[in-house]
Amino acid sequence: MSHLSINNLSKTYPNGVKALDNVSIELENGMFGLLGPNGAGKSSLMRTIATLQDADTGSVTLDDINIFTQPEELRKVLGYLPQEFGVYPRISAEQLLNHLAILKGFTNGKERKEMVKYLLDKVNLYDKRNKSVKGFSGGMKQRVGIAQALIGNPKLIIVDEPTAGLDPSERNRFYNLLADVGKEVIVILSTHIVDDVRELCTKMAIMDQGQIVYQGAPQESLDELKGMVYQKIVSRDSLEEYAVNYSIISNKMVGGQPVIHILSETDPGNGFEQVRPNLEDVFFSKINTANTLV
Ligand SMILES: Nc1ncnc2c1ncn2[C@@H]1O[C@H](COP(=O)(O)OP(=O)(O)OP(=O)(O)O)[C@@H](O)[C@H]1O
Repeated sequence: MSHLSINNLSKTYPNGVKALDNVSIELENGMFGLLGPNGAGKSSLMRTIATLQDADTGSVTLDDINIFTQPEELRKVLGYLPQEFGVYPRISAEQLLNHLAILKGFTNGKERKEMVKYLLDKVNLYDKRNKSVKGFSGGMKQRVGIAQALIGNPKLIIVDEPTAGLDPSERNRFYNLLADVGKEVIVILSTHIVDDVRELCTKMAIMDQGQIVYQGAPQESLDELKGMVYQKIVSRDSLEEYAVNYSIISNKMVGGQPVIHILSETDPGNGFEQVRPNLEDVFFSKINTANTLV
């Protein structure tokens, strides 16, 4: 069992944006979801843990590795699938993984070949191993991304917004792959897609404006909102009025009409019906969306 400890990380960019504001998280093996809206600071946090950028203050340890003073040690046990996996070359999946394995220090040709074969098989691309990665679908590219993140048996795997742009069946396939991987190592899944976390994660944190605004199990967060979420179909014209009078946590169009969810400790009446909270309710109730919902 590995243990990742993130302690009081802060980072302000030269332009004055405070991307990390005293972030602390404790993690063990399994899938951990880091949920937050665009610009919350997720990528900054992921890049910091991946030793690609510095923090101003704070520390991160993986077991006995201090990642700021021993970045090389961390990199040996890290698998990273960045938000932009970069340019996909016109070489085959097998050649690409082979090349990346060389860069990661696998100098023994026979061993490397076997590992690449194992990885291609694991992500279900063995049959396509000779095809150019450039021509792959989004889902297949992400599976190549996971294969490269698995090179060398990492203890910690970071995947940054991996399901953006995948169609539903590709996304499902990717979920299955990640769930399988996540059993034995620490996986941090950074995403703004609530479904990703609901489907995969036993623990999660919600990040907003550089801060961790919630940390715990998805189910616990749902229990906290029990009996407090009410729903109503409203007209588009009346949305602003509802925003003034109620604490709206989400506003979705269903069949062309706005369906709002509000947070209320007592029955608000006025045609609202109580609903079972979902993870989206949790997400929107924790983040600062006052101006974006209406
Ligand atoms: N190198 C940088 N220099 C200055 N500001 C930056 C830099 N990188 C990110 N930011 C800013 O820091 C904040 C956090 O960005 P970050 O990319 O970490 O968020 P995010 O949650 O990953 O969002 P997204 O999902 O859009 O990538 C944003 O306001 C962003 O504009």
